[in-house]
Amino acid sequence: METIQTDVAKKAAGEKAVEFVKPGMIVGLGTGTTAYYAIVKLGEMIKEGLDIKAIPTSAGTLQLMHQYGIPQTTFAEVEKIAVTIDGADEVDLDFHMIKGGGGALMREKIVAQASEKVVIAVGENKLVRHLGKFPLPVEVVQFGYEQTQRLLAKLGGPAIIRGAAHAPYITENENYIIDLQLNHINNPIELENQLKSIAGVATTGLFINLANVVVVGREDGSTTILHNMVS
Ligand SMILES: O=C[C@H](O)[C@H](O)[C@H](O)COP(=O)(O)O
Repeated sequence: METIQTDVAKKAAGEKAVEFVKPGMIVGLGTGTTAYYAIVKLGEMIKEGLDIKAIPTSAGTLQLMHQYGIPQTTFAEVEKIAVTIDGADEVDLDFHMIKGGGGALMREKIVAQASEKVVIAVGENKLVRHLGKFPLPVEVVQFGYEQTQRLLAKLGGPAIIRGAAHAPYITENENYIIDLQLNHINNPIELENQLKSIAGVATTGLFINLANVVVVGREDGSTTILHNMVS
């Protein structure tokens, strides 16, 4: 039976994840309803004297940083992020993930790739044996997106442009998103390589070998920390 994720599980995971943040760190801040709880908690810690700077993965997260008093830095000033805290839409047994349900996949991937440690906070319903039940977001450039959509549709499931057909959803990078309903991704690494070989694909919501730690929150407010031994 499918478990419905509530805010209790998200809050537990998000608040636990901030324990990986230490004084003086440069922190990457993800996007979404679980990352929100981490941001609020970091705001409290900053009020109590924690000294960090953060790089946001979306305009929404930047706005929350302003709201909760978290100082911002940028890639113009720093090359490495010590720890990034983010959510995910699905996490498999190898710690590969689907992200981008909220449309922030491009910036989240750039930030994750620049991070020494990526801590993913999720409710337990996000843990899956195989990725793909959650539609895989693929960010595509606007030029020729209809052709990119045709190529994506050949990968085994419906490829649906996000938003209305006559007014697609536009990402913060001025691209479109095509959601791929694959249901069961057998080989995420192979799929990522196939997707990246399509010229119109700007980035994909497949995050391969990027999560170092997964903090799982549960309905009773408890958490479990899983460490990726391969990364
Ligand atoms: O683009 C959005 C991000 O990848 C989110 O981290 C992901 O969709 C999970 O979001 P939430 O924590 O709201 O379920």
